[in-house]
Amino acid sequence: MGLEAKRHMDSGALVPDEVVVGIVEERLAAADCVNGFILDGFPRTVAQADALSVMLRKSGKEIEHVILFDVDTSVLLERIVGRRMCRKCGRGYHVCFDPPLEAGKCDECGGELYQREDDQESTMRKRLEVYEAQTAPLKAYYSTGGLLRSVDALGAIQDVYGEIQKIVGRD
Ligand SMILES: Nc1ncnc2c1ncn2[C@@H]1O[C@H](COP(=O)(O)OP(=O)(O)O)[C@@H](O)[C@H]1O
Ligand SMILES: [Zn+2]
Repeated sequence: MGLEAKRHMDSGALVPDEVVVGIVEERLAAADCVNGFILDGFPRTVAQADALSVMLRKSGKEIEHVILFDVDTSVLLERIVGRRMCRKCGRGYHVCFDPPLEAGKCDECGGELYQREDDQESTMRKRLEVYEAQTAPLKAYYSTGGLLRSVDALGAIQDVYGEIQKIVGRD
């Protein structure tokens, strides 16, 4: 990933639309997307949503579901601020909800666990502001087409998973 993109991410800002759109477009052209795909964290701005719609039209595909994971800000902060990642294999942990067997060390590979720059509390608050200003408008954008579905994401992982299965019809 480009250093420029990392700079935006570390500060809690969004990476410029044209950079993200280019990455997504290239990825969706891969063979494993022929029968469908899930996008997580994209689109995040109205401009990205418009670009996605153009991409899909070109390839004769369409969006089936848009899922909003609904969580209180306080729970969101708790989940993000406690998140840790393994430097070696990338596995994610949470200091309270999914701790490693030995503090600071990955169960899978023994790698060192670290906190992402943008998971620090101050940066997280900036990400929430960016979400309200730039991403929240997508709720109206996708409600209009009747695509938006909301999942109560305060529950346990298994419950949230069950809700998603109901929506995508794979339960
Ligand atoms: N669609 C996007 N548009 C612009 N920037 C993005 C997009 N998706 C991710 N990013 C950048 O990556 C950062 C981390 O992504 P995020 O999805 O919040 O990570 P995670 O899902 O692991 O919490 C964002 O704060 C932003 O800088
Ligand atoms: Zn690891």
